[in-house]
Amino acid sequence: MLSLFNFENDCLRNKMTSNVTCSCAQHVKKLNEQISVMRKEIKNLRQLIDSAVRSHRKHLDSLLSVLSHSDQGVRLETNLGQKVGDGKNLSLDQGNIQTVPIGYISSCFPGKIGTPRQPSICGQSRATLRIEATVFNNPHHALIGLEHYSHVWIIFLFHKNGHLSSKAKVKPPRLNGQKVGVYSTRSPHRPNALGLTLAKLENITGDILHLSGIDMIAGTPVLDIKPYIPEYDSPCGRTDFGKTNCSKTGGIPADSPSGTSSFPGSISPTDARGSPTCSPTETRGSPDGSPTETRVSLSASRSGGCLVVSEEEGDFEPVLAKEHSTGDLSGQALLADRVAAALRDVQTYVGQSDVLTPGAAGGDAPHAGGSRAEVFEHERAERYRSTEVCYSEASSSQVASWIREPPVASLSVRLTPQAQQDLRQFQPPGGREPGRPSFRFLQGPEEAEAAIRGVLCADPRSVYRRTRCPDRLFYFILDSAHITCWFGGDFAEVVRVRPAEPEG
Ligand SMILES: C[S@@+](CC[C@H](N)C(=O)[O-])C[C@H]1O[C@@H](n2cnc3c(N)ncnc32)[C@H](O)[C@@H]1O
Repeated sequence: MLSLFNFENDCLRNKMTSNVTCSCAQHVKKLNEQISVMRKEIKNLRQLIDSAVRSHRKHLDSLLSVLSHSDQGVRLETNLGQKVGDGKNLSLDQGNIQTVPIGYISSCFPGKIGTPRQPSICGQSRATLRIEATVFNNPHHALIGLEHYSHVWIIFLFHKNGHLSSKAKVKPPRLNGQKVGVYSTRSPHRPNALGLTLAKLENITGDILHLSGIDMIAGTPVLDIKPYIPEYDSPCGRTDFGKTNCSKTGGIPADSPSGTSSFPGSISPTDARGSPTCSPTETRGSPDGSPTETRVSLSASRSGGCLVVSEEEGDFEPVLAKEHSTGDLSGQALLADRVAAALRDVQTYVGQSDVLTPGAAGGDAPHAGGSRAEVFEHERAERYRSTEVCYSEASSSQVASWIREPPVASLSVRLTPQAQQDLRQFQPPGGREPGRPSFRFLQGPEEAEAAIRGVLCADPRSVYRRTRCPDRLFYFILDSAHITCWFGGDFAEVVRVRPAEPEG
């Protein structure tokens, strides 16, 4: 059997060999011709691909990126300096989000060093933001109505980060070297490098927003502005709590992760008015810091299953004392609903009253021809007088305990007599005394001193500097002042303030 198989195999091999031998020379010639034609074609194709890749490199990159992220489906691309509309043919649902800065921050912080890590650290910091003329035909139209708000969210790009970060864990300076997940922090180093700052809206002039309490450096590209609305943005301002978590939790939920703190009555980052927390030196009250003139200021919200009704300022006696109840809520809830309904009626009545309509009461209403700033201030005063509804929500939000009790202590700040004298040399913006430096944003030496204290109190040093070279002098620029200071165990001392070199 095996020998028969071998015999057949040998025959077959002989036949093939003879065939190949007879046509071998022709085949080799033909194959060589074909190979050289194919080589030429490959060369041409390579050249074509090279030139296509060269001229369309950018598009190719973005396409490849979209393809490689097709499961996420979105590519956010911010083209600094690009005009709106350049990317209008790119559809959002194809994963192309072409963002264009709507403006760039001009700020009293020219660089990252010494810039507060959160806006609440330094209420005196100032910035302006002009809406780009390339974004809207009439940029100032986009700001109409915004004057009714005291605070705005600024969504911006950390454009000085260098590269996008893909690190899942970061080391917040306040945690003194410990690592946490990036999404439990406000670190600037995050995959999409988007920042979010709640700034105080001081004023609007034409297409310029005047802001304070900021933590953005000069030149920061801003992608969006939204009004801060406690009713939407703060759990303390939400009236749906009674229906959702209040009835369930009444305080710290049972499944509250360890390491979180929830302070009854402490509702940071907003104060009891539902406004953002002020800096340490800022007076709470009306937007200009003066005591609020509140005609009707009522708090009505459910908290922990009970209604909190309190009177801020005015003639009313508190209706119900704030209490934390986890017992039978039905009676309280009924009463709460009735009181809330009564309060709504009072507010409706007050809201409709002529007395509270600008201009109707005469007296302090601005003239029709009043300046925009006067109108702005008047409208704001009216708003605070008439429509402020204060919410108080115990235990309505939780934050990680290291935010309120960081392992890094805050520092006491002092200025040497020399530094104080240096600072007094500075004039407010537009100051004309020859030989004296002027601030560009800060309103004078007092405001500058408060800003310096705010920055240093929060220890602006990196963890490396704080732990490895604590004795080194620390420099930063605030507005047009160059500040030199040093740090002791629990204090920072400013030793010199001199005019900063003009930006070159
Ligand atoms: C910790 S981040 C917080 C920013 C914002 N409040 C947030 O929560 O998204 C603030 C720090 O970002 C840095 N920073 C501000 N503007 C920046 C920019 N345009 N590019 C890069 N870093 C910036 C400054 O050093 C500042 O201290």
